[in-house]
Amino acid sequence: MGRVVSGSKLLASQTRSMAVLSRMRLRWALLDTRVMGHGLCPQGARAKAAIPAALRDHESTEGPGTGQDRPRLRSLAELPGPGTLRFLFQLFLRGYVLHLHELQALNKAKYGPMWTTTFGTRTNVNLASAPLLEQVMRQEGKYPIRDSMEQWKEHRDHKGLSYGIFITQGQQWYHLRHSLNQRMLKPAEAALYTDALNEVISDFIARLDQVRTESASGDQVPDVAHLLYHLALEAICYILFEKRVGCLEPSIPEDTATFIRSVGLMFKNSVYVTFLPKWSRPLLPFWKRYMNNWDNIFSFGEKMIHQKVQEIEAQLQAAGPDGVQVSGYLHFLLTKELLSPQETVGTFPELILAGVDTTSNTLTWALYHLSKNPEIQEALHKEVTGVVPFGKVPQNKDFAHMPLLKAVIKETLRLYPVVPTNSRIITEKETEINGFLFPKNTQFVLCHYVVSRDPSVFPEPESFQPHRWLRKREDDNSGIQHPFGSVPFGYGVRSCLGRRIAELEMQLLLSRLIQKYEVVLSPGMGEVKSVSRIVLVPSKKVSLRFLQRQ
Ligand code: HEM
Repeated sequence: MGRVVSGSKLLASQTRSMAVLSRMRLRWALLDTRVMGHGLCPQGARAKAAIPAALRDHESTEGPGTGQDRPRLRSLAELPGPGTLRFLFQLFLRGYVLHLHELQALNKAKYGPMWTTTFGTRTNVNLASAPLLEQVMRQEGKYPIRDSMEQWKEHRDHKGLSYGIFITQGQQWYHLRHSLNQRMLKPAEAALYTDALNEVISDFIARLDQVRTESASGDQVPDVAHLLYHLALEAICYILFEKRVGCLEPSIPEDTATFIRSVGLMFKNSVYVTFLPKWSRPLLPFWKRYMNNWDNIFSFGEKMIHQKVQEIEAQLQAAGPDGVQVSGYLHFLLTKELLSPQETVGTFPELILAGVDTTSNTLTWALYHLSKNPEIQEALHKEVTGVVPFGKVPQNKDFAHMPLLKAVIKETLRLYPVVPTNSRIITEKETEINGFLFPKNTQFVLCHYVVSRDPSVFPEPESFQPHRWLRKREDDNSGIQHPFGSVPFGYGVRSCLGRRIAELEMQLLLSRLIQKYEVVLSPGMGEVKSVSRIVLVPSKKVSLRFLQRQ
């Protein structure tokens, strides 16, 4: 690995297969056409209806003014915030470069919920309250822009790769997203991957048992996040490519191991390449490492796509059009010609990437907090085994009867939004927020970490309280928070594509583990803090004991 393989042979082969397949009637073994859907998720409409009256009042105090005697709108220049030098000092000398989420809290305490940060020629507007997030998100247009993601683009430009879903913008993004939404976005579509996920989870539990038995105490897993990372990679590859990649084998295949290492290193180095000036690239090791690790990530993706194309061709040759069994996501997109070969190569490595750190870290935090809160874990065990007794494998329909399980996941994501800082750039028009008028192309930084720990929305925000998400009775609104208080999957048409898959995977895994084990902290574990490595990760290895219940 190390160099992205030439895509021309692969692309030619894919184009050939797609042309043949487009003329065929195909059997969709796994995915039922009844659940196929189009369009983008209109979450906003639902969210608005859920705002409790009290919060609507609060919202209007921070909302744009109306009426004739409306006060003068203020400008960007009137917002407070640290200048470039102070920001650099905070990042590099005070060490916040790996703790940007904590810097949000510090700046909010100093400047209030809206402040600027200046970096070179660019001034960003930071928003750190739920009503402010709501105002900006509700003004976004048809093609929301998250961030220019310059360093990701530089890699793709350098290697002649097309932009994937994360970095395309405008109509090109819309086309990609419209295609990718199919067989992914809706809960009913995600549910079709239940069997595939359960198969991977069974292997994960076997692997976990192996790791436990090899430990000195016979029940300890010294690095839970690492093991869950392997689960998440195996699961997303199986869903995307219908291919097992050996992550849960005792000895992981070399290319899979390289991919795993490369994702970690790419993220780690990307923090530095984002903030260090371009002239430092030949002098410092970060840029080279960053680029090489991206190459490895793409090599892995290209290899998987190539194998899928070969598989389709072999089926065609052996049994003709009726012999092709189409079931998975990539298979569907290729045979329906929803994506061009170049788009597939540009997008799929990003999809694998999106599906790994996210779910694995969330699951790690959930298990860590369940271990620290045995009474919550016991209640969850009771809930899970009340619906799915030991020995039975949970199915998607079971989760309708597991409100606490869902609340545990929500509360985990509130405390640790995997993407602690997101952004939006509104290009179409000026944006009015809280009495300020911002010019087109202003970058708004959405400070999710500090917003979802706001005590005015979540009392005792630092403590793990899944019950805050539960309603005690039908007419009880206490489990409903401000709709933008915790939005870990983002918002609107550009929100997380894999949300339903992620939720299903986390529900299936947590319910299986809690059904079978009592999870406790390993001796000397102590407090685990979070580090912002673009995604939010534990600052140290999380070691837990899995005590078999039956
Ligand atoms: C706990 C799990 C996950 C969390 C918390 C999460 C969170 C997010 C967030 C915050 C965004 C940005 C949304 C916005 O800008 O409004 C995002 C985007 C995205 N996520 Fe996830 N994600 C998770 C799992 C997954 C999985 C399993 C996939 C697998 C396919 C995935 C695929 C994507 C993609 C493709 C985008 C970009 C969408 C676009 O730009 O149109 N995510 N995710």
